[in-house]
Parts: sequence; C-alpha cells; structure tokens
Amino acid sequence: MSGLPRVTLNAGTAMPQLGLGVGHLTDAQAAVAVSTALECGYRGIDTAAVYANERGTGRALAASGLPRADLFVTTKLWNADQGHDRTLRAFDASLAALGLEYVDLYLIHWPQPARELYPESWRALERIHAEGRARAIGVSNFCIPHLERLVAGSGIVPAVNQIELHPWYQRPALRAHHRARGIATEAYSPLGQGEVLGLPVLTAIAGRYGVTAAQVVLRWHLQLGHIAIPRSADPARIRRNADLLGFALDDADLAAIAGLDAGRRLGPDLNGVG
Ligand SMILES: NC(=O)C1=CN([C@@H]2O[C@H](COP(=O)(O)OP(=O)(O)OC[C@H]3O[C@@H](n4cnc5c(N)ncnc54)[C@H](OP(=O)(O)O)[C@@H]3O)[C@@H](O)[C@H]2O)C=CC1
Ligand SMILES: O=C(O)C(=O)[C@@H](O)[C@H](O)C(=O)CO
Repeated sequence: MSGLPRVTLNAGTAMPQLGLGVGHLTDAQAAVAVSTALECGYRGIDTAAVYANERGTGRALAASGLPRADLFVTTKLWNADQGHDRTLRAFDASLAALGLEYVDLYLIHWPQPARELYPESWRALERIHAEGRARAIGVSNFCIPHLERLVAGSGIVPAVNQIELHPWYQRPALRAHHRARGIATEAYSPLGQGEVLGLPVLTAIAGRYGVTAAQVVLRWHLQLGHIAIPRSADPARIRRNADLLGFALDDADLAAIAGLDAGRRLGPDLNGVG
C-alpha cells in the first residue's frame, strides 16, 4: 500500500489518507496492531489519551525502526483535561507516553460546548503548534457552530475535524462546511463499526470487484477525499483493509453508496456530557 495517497493539510503537512485506529484496544493489543499495520505499509496511527494505549502504541512505533518523518501519529486531548493549563499538561503526558518528541496531529477530542472550555483549550493547542510539538492541530466531534467559533477567535483554522462518518451517516452539510473552510474530513468508525458490512448494496459491489465490503467502504472514503482510520485487531483484516488501489468505484457505485445514508449515528454523542 506504499502508493496510498496523502492529503495535504492546511498546516502544510501531508497526512496518509488511510491510518489505523486503535480505540478500545489495550496497550498490548495496540502494540501488536500497530506493529502489524506498519509492516503492512500503514504510516498513519490514531490514538487518544482516553484509549490508555499511548504507551503500547509508542513501543510499536519505536520498535518498527521506521524513520520518524515517515510516520504520522495523532493523539487527542480528553474531555477531563480541557482548559488552557490542563491541556498543556495533558499534552506533555501524551508525548511522554508515546515516547515522541512531537506528534503530527493533536486533536480536541470533543468540544463539550456547555463547559465553555474548548476555546481556551484551542489556545493551548496553538501554543503547542507554535512550539513545533504538534505539526498540525485539529478537532474531533465539532459541529459547524463550534468550528465557526474557533475560526472567528483564532489565527489557526483546524487542520482536521475527525467525525463519525460511514455509509449510514454521511453528514453532507458538515463535509461541505469543511471543504469551504479548508478543513480535512477524517472519518472515524469508517466501517460503521463493522455493522454496515453486510448491507446488500455493499456486498454486491464487493462481489463485482472481487474484494471485501470493507475494502469497498474504505475505497469510497478515499474517493470522496476523506481520511479514514479503520480499527482492527485482526492481522489479515489490517492487511486487506489497506489493499485499496487495485480497483476503483464507478459513478453508479458511488451513487448507490450515497443512497445508504440514513442519518444513523452508531457511537455515543458526548457533547451534552459535562
Ligand atoms: N474521535 C472520536 O470520538 C472517535 C474516534 N474513533 C477512532 O476511529 C477508529 C475506528 O473506529 P471504530 O469505532 O473502531 O470503528 P470501525 O468502523 O473502524 O470498525 C471497527 C470494527 O470493524 C471490525 N472490522 C475491521 N475491519 C474489518 C473487516 N475487514 N471485515 C469485518 N470487520 C472488520 C473490527 O473488528 P476486528 O478487530 O475483529 O477486525 C471492529 O469490530 C477507532 O479505533 C479510533 O481510533 C472511534 C470512535 C470515536
Ligand atoms: O472512542 C472514542 O474516541 C470516543 O470518543 C468515545 O467513544 C469514548 O472513547 C468513549 O467510549 C467514552 O465513553
């Protein structure tokens, strides 16, 4: 998968369009999954402080022997650590756990707007970025009003908004807003947590190309310009999920997948939670 495309972020760095997500994996599982993924050619890894597996992730990154410049490592600020000074301390802890001198992308995990802390947390991310310790900074689970508040009050437009995005939950208005603002769209739960993979529309397309439904969904993300971070703990799936360059979806396939949008969110919405 060495030829898999990268997306140039507004911060100027190039982010692999496919990465491995390690949410809900233990430290040990994350270490194995990251090692497998790097051997298969992945270079993007998505973790978060709340996943409690930054150490295992970092061990696997170090053991790979790959040049740091080839890797693209994302981690995230957890909700309990929002606020300017807490953010700075949480970032230091993440960096230490990962064993890195910098991350490629640091995200605010959820805005949690009722707490009114995300603008000052963002100012801390701007400082971390200015220090060169996060090559790009962005957000996750932000809606249009939250993005607009940051853009209005800050010199830096988020490089990325990482959002739940899959065939059942396609979010066309938010994606159009990202395009208008130059924010890259990163899809989490890109396989719909595995739940969409049995849909007849997807299995029929997969059958025609001789690939899996997961490959079809990931190819769809690539063709729409999304960054996608599928999670798997299964080495064969990790490998196959990155084998996306041997086929291309045509306009009829893309239209059929567009027709699957049901506005159906699968993960929790923590924006209302204090
Ligand atoms: N910012 C945020 O708030 C959030 C971010 N994330 C990030 O996104 C990543 C991915 O999201 P996630 O919710 O895990 O969902 P995914 O859509 O990546 O689905 C993961 C599930 O799909 C299964 N799977 C993976 N590949 C295949 C395949 N080829 N065939 C069949 N099943 C497959 C996995 O099982 P198996 O392991 O058995 O292969 C797992 O059960 C997370 O790891 C995390 O990094 C996730 C949620 C929220
Ligand atoms: O997985 C994530 O990245 C999330 O933000 C949440 O799903 C979180 O991990 C969670 O499950 C908290 O209940």
